[in-house]
Order: sequence, then structure tokens, then C-alpha cells
Amino acid sequence: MEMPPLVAMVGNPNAGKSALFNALTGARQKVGNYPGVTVERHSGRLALDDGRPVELVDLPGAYSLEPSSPDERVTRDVLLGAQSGERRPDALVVVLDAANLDNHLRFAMQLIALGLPVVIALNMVDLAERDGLVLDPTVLARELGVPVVPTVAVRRRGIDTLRATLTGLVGTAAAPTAPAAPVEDIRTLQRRARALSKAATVSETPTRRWHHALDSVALHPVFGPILLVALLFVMFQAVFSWSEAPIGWIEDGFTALEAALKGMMPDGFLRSLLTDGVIAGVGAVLVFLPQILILFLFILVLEASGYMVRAAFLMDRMMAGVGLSGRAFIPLLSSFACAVPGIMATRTIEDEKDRLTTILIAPLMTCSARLPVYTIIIGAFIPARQVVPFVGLQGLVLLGLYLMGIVGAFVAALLLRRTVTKGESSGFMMEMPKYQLPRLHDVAIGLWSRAAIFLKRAGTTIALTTVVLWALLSFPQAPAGQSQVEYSVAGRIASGLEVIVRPIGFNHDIALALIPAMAAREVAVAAIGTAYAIDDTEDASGAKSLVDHLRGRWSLPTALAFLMWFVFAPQCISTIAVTRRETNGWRWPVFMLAYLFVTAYVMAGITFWLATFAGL
Ligand SMILES: Nc1nc2c(ncn2[C@@H]2O[C@H](COP(=O)(O)OP(=O)(O)OP(=O)(O)O)[C@@H](O)[C@H]2O)c(=O)[nH]1
Ligand SMILES: [Mg+2]
Repeated sequence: MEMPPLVAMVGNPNAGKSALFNALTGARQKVGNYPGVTVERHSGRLALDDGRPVELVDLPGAYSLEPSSPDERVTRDVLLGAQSGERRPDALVVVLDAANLDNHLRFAMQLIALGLPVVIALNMVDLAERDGLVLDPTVLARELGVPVVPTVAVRRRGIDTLRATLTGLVGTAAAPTAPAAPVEDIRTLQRRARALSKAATVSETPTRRWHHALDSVALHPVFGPILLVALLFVMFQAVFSWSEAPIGWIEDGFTALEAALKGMMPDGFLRSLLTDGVIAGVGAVLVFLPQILILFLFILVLEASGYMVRAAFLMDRMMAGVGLSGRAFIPLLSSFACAVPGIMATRTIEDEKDRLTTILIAPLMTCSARLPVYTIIIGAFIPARQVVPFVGLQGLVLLGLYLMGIVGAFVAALLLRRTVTKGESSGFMMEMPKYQLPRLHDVAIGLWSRAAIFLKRAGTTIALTTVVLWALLSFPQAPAGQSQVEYSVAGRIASGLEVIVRPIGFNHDIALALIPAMAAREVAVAAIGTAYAIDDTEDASGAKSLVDHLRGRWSLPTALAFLMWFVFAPQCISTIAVTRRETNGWRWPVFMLAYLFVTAYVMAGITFWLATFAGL
């Protein structure tokens, strides 16, 4: 039996190839695999206007004929007739995003130069028009020498014309084959593409022009990710450097308060409760308010400016690579502030398995509650050295911890999607909002509500936990000459726990800190602070700072293992509670606790032993 002619859909990623392919073929589709690679082959049947059948194949999106990924290689090889398991296409439907004409035309011109019959689908004209861009397809057709059909794939607009044009193009003697032109170098191509898109522009609003200019950087396949990483890096550096002064003020305030109380009250029980318990505990957490606010300031500004969705768009391919949808990006990003709103934001993910996976990995995004723990340990153990100008070692380590969480989350997603949450991943669907200057008022309100949530936590959960911990640490009273901490109830519980955590390099102090930190991570710092404050009154050596205590008692491998533990350990009652609510039962929160604790234990152990063997 003779094979029907083969027509390939080809174009830049996200031009709308698959949407057009679906509109053209309807339900008559087949999914297979190209031999030897993990790239899917989507094909379907289409009847031309004169009844002849053609086979339509939806090629992976590519930026050019020079492949930079397995997907792009398949696209190139199919187009050159070099892909095993595929014939060379008899004609091409080149799909362009009208709102991104200059970038997409570059590839289109390379494709036309291949010399196959080509029809151009000028897709997404609806979005272009919404943004204030009107194009003239006849100018494009004249200059490129191939037919151009405006389409809106998702509304099926232009589909009939596209099929009619294909009918005239495929297999007929009169097929207007484009002349096989020599391929020019990429710079010339870019210049021609820009000139051509300008010529085809009937009208364009100034706003749309500068939005487009911004997008051509923000969404660029190379510069886009560089910009994103640079922004994240500036954000994390700022979290450290901008917060220095306000942290100093808060610390001074609490020291003054403590001194005032000590002056007013006689030494005793109530004074110890107030100074060592409440003030030491709440103070140790409150000093991180500046850092949390700086982090939120960046997130809020990026969100309000319209950049966040671009970042999501950039991340989409990466997310798809681990079986998640682009939609998971916003919940995961929110989880950098706090996993609770992050997990609640997964409601926008329709696919149940997608959503569950996102919930399960959300706690791996470094939430603001880890920041106090990270900063204090980094401040104590990592020297404040400049690696290169403007890049400090401490900032780099902090960035590394964030990246650890992200990589961990991606690996977890990959594994989960192959096992417990197996299933097809759904596509990305997101509209680019316009860029705009963030409104001061909105950002201020956002910051205030975040601060309020944090202060409320510090005032309730955290204050209560530290008081309970103080009580556990203060009773029973140790006889003279013995360490109060060792002798106390908490000290004895910690001694039991220490047996479990000793193999991963944790000492008694850490075992002690882990008990209250199960309720909320940031309490770990307060707990260590409280324990050392109580011990301090014993040895009467005068108040040492928490950092001095840490340096004296912890080794570097222990500190690193502790950091690694905090990247993975699921120590937050609120997260567990919201997971239970969002998944309707205890099954998934229990699973989450189990897999995260095991990972934390293993990773902290590996870190400790590697650092020990490296002689740190
Ligand atoms: N508004 C509008 N949206 C569109 C149009 N065509 C496609 N889309 C949307 O744009 C997004 C990308 O479309 P796809 O068809 O997946 O793009 P693609 O070219 O197949 O992308 P890759 O397979 O990643 O290369 C989807 O969310 C579509 O729903 C259109 O004409 N107008
Ligand atoms: Mg596609």
C-alpha cells in the first residue's frame, strides 16, 4: 500500500504547533516513539479538501537547525531526512507566533531555505492584536515567497484556509516549491528577520514595542535563564547584605530589654522565664524579620511587574522534564516564602497526579522559616570572604542550599512520577501579562500582611514552644557543678534522640534543638539560644553570643550536616496540616513525612562523612 504524503508541523517552541496539529487532525492521532531516543512522535491523519489523505506529524519545537537538545536533534534529522523511523516530509507547515515574529522568522527562513514546499501559519494573531500589534500577512508572503495563513489555533480560526492551502501544496505538479537558498550566517538571518517583521507590521503601539523588547531578553533561550539566575542571585545577596543594619537594631533592642528586666527584677524563676525563655526565644526568631521581608519584597515586586509568569514560562521545559506542568511553578515559587500558601496554590493544577506531586515536593523549596537557621549557621561557620568582587562566600553557600532544595525537589518529582504518582503530564497554559511598574501601595500591603503572619507566629507558636522548652530545660534543677541542660528533662530526651542522630554527626545540642523544631523550623535557633542562655548563667562566664557558642561546640562537618538536614527535613506542623486538608486524609502527609525524614537523614549523613573525610 502506498504511504500518504507526509506533512510536518515545525516551528519554535510554544508557537502553537500542537494546538494547530490538534485542530487539523482532531481525534485521529497516534503517539509513538522515535527509535533510540525518548522523544515522542505525534502523528495524525488529515483529509485534504480533494479527499486525498496526508499524514501530519507534530515535530518538537526548535530554535534553529543546530540542535541543542535531543528534541531539537530529532526535528533537524527529520527535516534533513536523516531520522531513522521517519520519511523526509513532502511539505512543511511552519508555525510562527505573530507576537514574536522577529524571533520566529529566523528559524522560518532557515526552514524555507531547505527547499521543501512550505505554508506558514501565522498563529496567535489574537494575542498580537490584543497587545496592540497588527500585521500584514501579504507582505510576509510576498517577501518570503511562500503562502502565509493567519490562524488562531485555539479558536480554530484559519484552519480551513490552512487546509485549502495545503491541498494546493502537497503532491500537485503546480506546488510552489520555495527555492533552496544558501543558508546565511545567523547574524544576517537575524537582521533580515527583524527587517521583515518591521515591513510586515501595519501598526504597533509604543507599549507593545517596549514590552516586546523586554520579552526578547527575558524569554530568550540563552539570556532568559541567565537573567533569571542573576535576579535570584541578587535577591539572595540582598537578603544578607541589606538586612545587616536592621538586624543589629533588633538585637540591640532585645539586649536592652533583657538588661532592663534584669535590673528591675530579682534573680529567680520569673526572671529566668522572661529573659532566658520569652525574650531569648522570641528575640532569636524576630531578628530574621528583615531578611524575610527582603525576600518577600523581591517576590512581590517580581510578581507585580509581570516578570514572574515569564520565569514560569522559562521553567516550563525544565518542569516538563521532571513530569510536572508549568503550572506547578507558581505554587513552588510561593513555597520559597512558605509551603502553606504554596500547597494551597496547587488548586489551580487540574491534573490530580500533577497536583499531588507538586504538593509532595513543595516542602523542599527553601521556605523563609529555614532562613534563620541557615543564616546563623552560615554566619558562624562560613567565612565572610569575597570570592570575586560582589560575590561573597556566604551568599554562595546560601544559594547552594536553595539549589540543593530545588534539585532535591526535581529528583523527587522525577521518582514520584515514575512510581506513586505515575501518569501523563499535562501541558502548559499561561498567558503573559503585561509588564508594569509595581505599585508601591500593593507591595507595601503585601509586605505588611507577610510581616503580620510572621509576627503572629513569633508571638504565638514560637513563643509558646520556647516557653515549654525553657521549662523542660530548667527542670529538674541540676545540683551545683552539673550542667543544667544535661540534667533537665529536655536534656534527657535529647540524650535518647542523640543515639539516633549521632551517626550523622549531630551532637547533643542539635538533638535538643530538633525536639521543638518539629513544630516549626525557626524554633531550632531559638532552642539552641535558650539552651545556651540557661547554661550561661551556670558557668557565669558572662554572656557569650550564640555564634561564639556554636563555634566553640560544633565542628564544621556537623554544621554542614545540620544545614543539609534542614534542606530536607519536614519539620513544620502547619505544612503537614495543610497537606492533610488538601489531600483529604492522612495517607499523603504520612508518606511526605516518611520520605522527607529518610532523605534528610541520608543526606545529612553523607554530608557529614564526606566533610569529615575531606578533613574539614
Ligand atoms: N491565544 C492563543 N493561544 C494559543 C494559540 N495557539 C496556541 N495557543 C496556546 O499556546 C500554548 C502553546 O501551544 P502549543 O500548541 O503547545 O505549542 P507548541 O508549538 O506545540 O509547543 P512545543 O511543543 O513546546 O514546541 C498553549 O497554551 C496553547 O493553548 C492561539 O492562536 N491563540
Ligand atoms: Mg507541541
